[in-house]
Amino acid sequence: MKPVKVGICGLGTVGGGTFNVLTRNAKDIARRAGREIIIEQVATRHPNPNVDTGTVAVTDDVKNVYTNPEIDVVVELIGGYTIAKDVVLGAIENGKHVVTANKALIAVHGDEIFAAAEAKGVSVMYEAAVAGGIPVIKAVREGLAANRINWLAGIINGTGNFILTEMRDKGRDFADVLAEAQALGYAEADPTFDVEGIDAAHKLTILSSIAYGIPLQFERCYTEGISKVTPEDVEYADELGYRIKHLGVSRRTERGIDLRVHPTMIPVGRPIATVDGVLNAVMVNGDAVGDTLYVGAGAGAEPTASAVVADIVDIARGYDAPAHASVNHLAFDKIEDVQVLPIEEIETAYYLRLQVEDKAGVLASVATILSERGINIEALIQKEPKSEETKAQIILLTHKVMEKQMNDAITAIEALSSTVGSVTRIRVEHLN
Ligand SMILES: NC(=O)C1=CN([C@@H]2O[C@H](COP(=O)(O)OP(=O)(O)OC[C@H]3O[C@@H](n4cnc5c(N)ncnc54)[C@H](O)[C@@H]3O)[C@@H](O)[C@H]2O)C=CC1
Ligand SMILES: N[C@@H](CC=O)C(=O)O
Ligand code: NA
Repeated sequence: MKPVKVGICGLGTVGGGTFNVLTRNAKDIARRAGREIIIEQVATRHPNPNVDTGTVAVTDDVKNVYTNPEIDVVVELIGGYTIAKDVVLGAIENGKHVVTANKALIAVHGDEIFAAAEAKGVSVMYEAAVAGGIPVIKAVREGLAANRINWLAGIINGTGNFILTEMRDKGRDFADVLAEAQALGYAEADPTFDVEGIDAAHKLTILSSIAYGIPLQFERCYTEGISKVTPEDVEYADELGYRIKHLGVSRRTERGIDLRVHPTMIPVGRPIATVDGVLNAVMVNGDAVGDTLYVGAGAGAEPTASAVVADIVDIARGYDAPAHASVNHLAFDKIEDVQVLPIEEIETAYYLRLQVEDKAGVLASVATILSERGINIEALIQKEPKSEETKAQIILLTHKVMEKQMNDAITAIEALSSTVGSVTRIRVEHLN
């Protein structure tokens, strides 16, 4: 059978990994694809010391790749919204299939890209864009195709999980662990995308679109980062039997879709709570299958390349099939425009930590504020001041309540003369 020829744009962490995996495992890959996959050309701005490109043609102009008549599949591994978008749309325009790991591009410009691909009868595949090497796009779109998805929740940023794990286990400093994640190639070009939850929000947007059959709505995803998580909260979470994870959560409710990324306390008994380091984990609950869990490396050269190459293999396997036979993003005419709930309308449990003057009646005032708003307390710890300079602390876990009621309660607690500073709030998910 005729080989499939690939052009790789970007030879950094993921591009380099993809080149090496395609080369090293060429025989196994050809057996699975039913034909040989040949790297025809590479475009890069910087050479990669971990890659020997041998006799493969290398250019610094991506246009040479996406207009190359020899190339069947263009693999976009540059990142960002500008050159990457030119590459993807240029490839589609030239009748080529596309594989990309670029979640930012898909989450923000996916609708335009998928429409262009559909018009041209080509595929756009992006397994590497969500949870790196874990085949979670395939699991949700194909493996769980029979189900009405009720909810999904995931640790979907490797850099963030690496930082939280190292802070908790080794007491390391946030900035120091972030620098290591960057050196290991896990972080985005702009690492605020990782620590402020933007990257996770891109991924949650994509996964939720497939899970619920809704448009890509990145701008409606509530996003909160991990940069304000303190070692104190990590310690109290442990004491209460929880772990703090940077979680993407989406849920189908009668009022709309709940779509959010934020630091989250999860009971240690839930398997996702102990998924550490650069690993990602995604739980998906479907009405027929119940709970399912997918775990694996969420970032890094070869784990991500594993997903990129799997997409190339899928394209190669179906290469002679008609375009409609390939599994693309969603059938456009079947997309439902269900509303995404504003954060004030979501329901969840909460962890609250407040610093108070160490005097009689403080606890009672806080309890009254909560009970007047129908908020039930599930657990409570009171910590005496550690020294004369520090304050007493009250740590609370509540039952589920609507966020706007909790906002109102926090405002009232902060207005008490006994409360010092602002209240720390972390949402709690039991994942059931
Ligand atoms: N690093 C990771 O673990 C993961 C990254 N991704 C995504 O994969 C994509 C690539 O990320 P990395 O490999 O980490 O980035 P990187 O910064 O390591 O590599 C980018 C590559 O693009 C090349 N490049 C930049 N501008 C260019 C231009 N104008 N023309 C030709 N080449 C150009 C650079 O020379 C470099 O080879 C991004 O979309 C990222 O979000 C997805 C999953 C995991
Ligand atoms: N920066 C991302 C890379 C993979 O998507 C992460 O850390 O998860
Ligand atoms: Na994936």
